[in-house]
Amino acid sequence: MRRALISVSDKTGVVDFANALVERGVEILSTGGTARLLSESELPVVEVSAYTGFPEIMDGRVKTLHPKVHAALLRRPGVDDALMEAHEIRPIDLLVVNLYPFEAVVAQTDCSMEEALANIDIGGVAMLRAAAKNYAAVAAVTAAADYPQVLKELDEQGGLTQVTRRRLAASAFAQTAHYDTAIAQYFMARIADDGSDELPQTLSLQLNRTHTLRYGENPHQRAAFFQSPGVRERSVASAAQLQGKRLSFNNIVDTDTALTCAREFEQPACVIVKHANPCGVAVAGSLLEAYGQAYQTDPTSAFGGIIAVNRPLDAATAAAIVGCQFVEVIIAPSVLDEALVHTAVRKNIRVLAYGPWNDESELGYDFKRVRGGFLVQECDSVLLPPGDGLRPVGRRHPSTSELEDLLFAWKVAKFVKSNAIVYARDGRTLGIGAGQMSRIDSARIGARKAADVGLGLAGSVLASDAFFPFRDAVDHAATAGVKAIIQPGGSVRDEEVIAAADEHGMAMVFAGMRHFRH
Ligand SMILES: NC(=O)c1ncn([C@@H]2O[C@H](COP(=O)(O)O)[C@@H](O)[C@H]2O)c1NC=O
Repeated sequence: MRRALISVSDKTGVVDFANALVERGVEILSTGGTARLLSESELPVVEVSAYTGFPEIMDGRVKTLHPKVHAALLRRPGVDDALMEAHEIRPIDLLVVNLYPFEAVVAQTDCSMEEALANIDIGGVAMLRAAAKNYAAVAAVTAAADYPQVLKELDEQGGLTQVTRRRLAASAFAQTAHYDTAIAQYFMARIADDGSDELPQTLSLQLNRTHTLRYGENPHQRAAFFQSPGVRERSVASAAQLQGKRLSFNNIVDTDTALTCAREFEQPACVIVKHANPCGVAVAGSLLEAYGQAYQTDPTSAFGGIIAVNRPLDAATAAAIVGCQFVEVIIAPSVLDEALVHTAVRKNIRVLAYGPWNDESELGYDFKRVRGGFLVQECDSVLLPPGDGLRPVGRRHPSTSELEDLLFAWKVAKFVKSNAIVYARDGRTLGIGAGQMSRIDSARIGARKAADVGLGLAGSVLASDAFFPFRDAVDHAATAGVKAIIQPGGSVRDEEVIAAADEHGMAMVFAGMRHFRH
């Protein structure tokens, strides 16, 4: 091994490694910052610009992008020797590169597009690809963890084995692929934000396995949590776990639903989720009150549930939760120390703090796997169509308090699996019918659940995630005491359905959009 080109952004361990190479008679070529560091450590270094005869320009945008570098990496021994000689190209046998930290930079909340662009490495990626393509002649090292192995093989065999070179090449290509995918994903998220009409022609997803889970939905399914790098949005993935067992697959799914639903409300809110459906939701003057009312909707289902709140978890609320029910997860923007005293009594409860909310959104797509591919859609991130708001369609218009309850119920219905029917009054759910194959069944189940816990439906409102195909659910709701209904509208039987509401003296509003959740 005669010559190494070292150009690293993360300079951990590079001085010792370069020193060891020099001791073994290797000449070092290096770029600006790396060369400076090595020189300061009194190592002999040839600056790449001295070798190419071309200065580093444009604040480092162009430093190694030169034929004398790339030909040195791409040379074919025995084929290009004369040409190398003619152009004074000196062979490079070892390339040591790690790239500008694009992912870490864009993960910062205040990262501008300008900063993101400045951190897209071009020269390093080009060199890695060249060296990895020419792995038989050039070893491409991208990780400090590989430095010892390189030195060991140099000592024991005078060079790197083909097996090691191939492994290093595979790793270099994996890194450049990962790097470019992260960049593509960053741009894709911005295209989605720009409201482009079409989804992209290709979608490259870069996901990193961050947690191996004990199992998936069931114990016989292996599973892991793969997270999108560089994501700034607050989520169960970014939340800090303050106590309790590790989150399970189902915990993560349910916590995501609970947290996203809780974030819909301005007032202090509590959402209890069980098996992917809210089973109790309330807003109130305090979290304690909101929790109490959410819990009362369906104490049976709340057992073993996931609780999300949108205010710092205080001691009184924590004590109430721990005293009332078995809970798997509690997630809050933050958790007061006094609250942790109460949750600590049940060591297994997973307590998470998601931090100050931000409106950053990840790649705004939702994925569902089917055999043969993925269905991709935009996330259902709106509540009502822009502008036109709720449209009263019956003879009676809702009162102000009914309107408030209708909006509350509508927000909840968005998170209930279809067919979703939500009964609510005074900022709290009274009964929720979820996931039935017919809307009337969901309406019956929601009403029955309210009755089971003694919550009367007189004067309540009802939200339906999609239109009523028949008037039956409206008739059923009227019998139960419902006074106002919110639904998207759009059924061929809308007239019949509106007439039913009018007959019962109910107010009915059309939301103008539906919120199926499958
Ligand atoms: N522009 C170039 O020609 C170029 N060549 C190498 N780099 C990168 O520059 C970094 C090292 O820079 P320095 O040695 O100046 O600290 C490495 O991450 C390397 O991948 C470049 N920077 C960006 O593309």
